[in-house]
Amino acid sequence: MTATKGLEGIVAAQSQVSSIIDSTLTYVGYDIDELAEKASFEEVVYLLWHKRLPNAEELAEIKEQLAENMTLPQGIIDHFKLYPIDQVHPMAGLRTAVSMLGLFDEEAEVMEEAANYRKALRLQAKVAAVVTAFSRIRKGLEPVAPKKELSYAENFLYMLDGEEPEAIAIEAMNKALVLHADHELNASTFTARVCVATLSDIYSGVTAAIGALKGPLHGGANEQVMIMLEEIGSVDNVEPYIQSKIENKEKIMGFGHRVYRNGDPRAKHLKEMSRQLTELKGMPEYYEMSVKIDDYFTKAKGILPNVDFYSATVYHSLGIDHDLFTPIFAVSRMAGWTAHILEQYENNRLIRPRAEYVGPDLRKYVPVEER
Ligand SMILES: CC(=O)SCCNC(=O)CCNC(=O)[C@H](O)C(C)(C)COP(=O)(O)OP(=O)(O)OC[C@H]1O[C@@H](n2cnc3c(N)ncnc32)[C@H](O)[C@@H]1OP(=O)(O)O
Ligand SMILES: O=C([O-])CC(=O)C(=O)O
Repeated sequence: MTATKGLEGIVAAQSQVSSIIDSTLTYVGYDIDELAEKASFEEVVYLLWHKRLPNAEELAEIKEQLAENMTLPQGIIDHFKLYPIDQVHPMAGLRTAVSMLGLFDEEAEVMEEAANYRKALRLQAKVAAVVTAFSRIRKGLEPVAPKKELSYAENFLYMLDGEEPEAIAIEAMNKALVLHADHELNASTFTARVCVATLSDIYSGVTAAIGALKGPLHGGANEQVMIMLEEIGSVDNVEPYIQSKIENKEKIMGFGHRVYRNGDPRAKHLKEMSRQLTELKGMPEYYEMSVKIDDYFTKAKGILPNVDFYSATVYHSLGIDHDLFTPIFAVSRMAGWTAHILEQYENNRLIRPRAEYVGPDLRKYVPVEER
């Protein structure tokens, strides 16, 4: 038995949710390039769960159900006041709050298919409420209730700021949500599937997934990109900064990918949004710095930007706190996690690989007084 480090190249499950073939990403057969331009996030959520696009009636229904369920039990709001919320990373807050949601859900332990769909819907709705309530409470503000008539992206921004967002912000948020919704067997989705393959519940699966997404080698990279841009500070400083990182063999966050070696198809959409939004918001230097990093690092190392690189400046130009970037990724990826969890339940088998043992040879136990 020989281990493959990081399970590279191992095909660990069959899935109908999304595919990456020759650097083309599809959700249930639809090219991400087309979905990014044309689809609403709600359509994508429906698509990932039901493996087909909704008709007009079904779309109206899922929109309404999501907006209606974007409320939190008072116990979740109260628990945010139990710890020093302004010192806690919002991904840690999200991980705990999403786990707590299960404690308030009467169907949490009901394993029937219909109940699992209902829970997926509640999770998708409430994750937006958790992230926005966390953000407001740590600023000393009250959470804002969603509006039934708003779309998912609109409600997210509305619950975050307390003001109805402008059209360009809604468009950008919708596109970002569509682009991040699923990505085959990425680390957090795999984590979710491993968890529920023991026939554990959906809340356990998504809580485990949030923990995996939090790390800077995965979803946490988008926040790190912004930290890097702030450190660099000016277009003139890009080359010396990146060069010194290369010389010190340090990673450039937002670059590289386990599966895409010729570029992440989502990056171009985020790059264009970053260009438009930074210009509109009077901060074009963030886009210029990003492009210079991209050009310099790509030329030096041949490693291309991933989804996290340009998403950072998109969210920054929308005025979003930097440590909320990864929680927003989780808001979108909830759709993919729940779709994969539902798929795992449908055709389940325990996921239990083997380890290649590289420890000491067989030896005898020595009593403590003789050691
Ligand atoms: C949503 C997402 O999860 S997208 C990924 C988000 N993560 C990041 O942006 C963090 C930065 N990137 C990385 O750490 C990696 O590219 C990963 C984790 C995404 C992929 O990792 P792996 O598939 O294991 O690639 P691996 O780390 O083996 O990289 C291969 C080589 O490229 C180098 N490399 C890969 N990414 C980077 C990077 N961002 N900066 C510098 N060097 C890099 C590695 O150091 C390695 O070099 P070596 O062969 O000289 O040792
Ligand atoms: O697929 C991966 O390894 C990481 C990624 O891009 C994602 O989760 O969107």
